[in-house]
Amino acid sequence: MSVTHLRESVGVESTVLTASRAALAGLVVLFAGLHLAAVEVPLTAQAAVYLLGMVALNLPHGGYEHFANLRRRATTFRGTYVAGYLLLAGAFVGLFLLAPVAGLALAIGVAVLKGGGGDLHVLRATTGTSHLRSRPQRLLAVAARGGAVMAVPIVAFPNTFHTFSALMVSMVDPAGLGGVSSYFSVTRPLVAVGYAAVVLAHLGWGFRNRTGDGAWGADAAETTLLVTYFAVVPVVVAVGLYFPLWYSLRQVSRELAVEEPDLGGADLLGGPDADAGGVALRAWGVLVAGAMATAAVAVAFWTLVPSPIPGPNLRLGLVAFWSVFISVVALPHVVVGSVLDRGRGIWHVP
Ligand SMILES: CC1=C(/C=C/C(C)=C/C=C/C(C)=C/C=C/C=C(C)/C=C/C=C(C)/C=C/C2=C(C)CCCC2(C)C)C(C)(C)CCC1
Repeated sequence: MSVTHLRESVGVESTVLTASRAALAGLVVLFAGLHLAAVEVPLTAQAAVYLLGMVALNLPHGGYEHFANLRRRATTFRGTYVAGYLLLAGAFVGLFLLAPVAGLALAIGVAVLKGGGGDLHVLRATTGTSHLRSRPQRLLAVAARGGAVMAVPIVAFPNTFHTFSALMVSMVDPAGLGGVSSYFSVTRPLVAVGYAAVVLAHLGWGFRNRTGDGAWGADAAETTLLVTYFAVVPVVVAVGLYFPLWYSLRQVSRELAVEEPDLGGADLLGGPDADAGGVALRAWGVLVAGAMATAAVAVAFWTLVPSPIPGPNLRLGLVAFWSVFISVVALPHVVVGSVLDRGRGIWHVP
């Protein structure tokens, strides 16, 4: 895979990449230190960090990704995109209401796909993917990098994972997870062995195909950092800060690294001839429209779910609500915004 239209300036995006790596490494050091000092961070404090990271920091970037994708697209394309988005989000909500355990499994899968799929495109645009030569190898990379987000915490923090999974399912069926929780003693070692095999296969296959341009080394170092991060940092904090500090920052880096394709549609911000005031007003309008659409989906979801804030603790309940809601809007984010959108896509790399 080669990137043909890289922008000439490569300074800023590598600084952003470095910032994302430093952020995760810093958190590993901090939480390893706390662990050694036998300091435990209460779950309610972890929940506050999660909500800050996912709502205040990550959500605006999620909205921005769609804006950047749709900014210069034809009007009919924009309409089809939003309709497809709402249809898929609606289907996810339907599944969650009818079969909450399957809905939880899908939410976990979406987090893996978003993290892994997003990361693969960042690699293509920045440090390179010369060592990933076939589709199965790239899929393995998605599973290794995205799998760290969920598979490692299942093994490292089983009780917290179980608690929040039960809370999420209980938004629809309070006893829902009970039917499958007896299998956890079997699934946990299976996940551990399966994920370890995926990581080793990804690193080993990439090593065999390495070309000496540093792409494999960067990939291997980052994959190791991700696995360490999710093994050391408590899962609620880890997931809550991974999306803004790793996923979002690295997508910024990808975007800085690639040229914007000319898609022939009218620029939502008015194009190069628009004056600064006009651009600011249009940006404000787009922001308000996106925020209203997102809020409408959140309110609809809240109304449809029997118990949107499950359990006695507000913060933990909000974490459960937000995790399912954000997975609902992230499914079309991944499927409509990238897999189906061959023209540009939210993870565009030429
Ligand atoms: C709506 C709409 C819109 C918007 C969109 C957006 C704004 C997006 C965003 C997006 C995003 C921003 C995404 C994100 C994602 C994330 C995720 C997907 C995550 C997940 C997570 C999870 C699932 C977790 C969980 C858990 C468990 C399981 C256990 C432990 C604990 C915890 C919690 C960690 C538009 C305008 C287009 C239009 C149409 C409609």
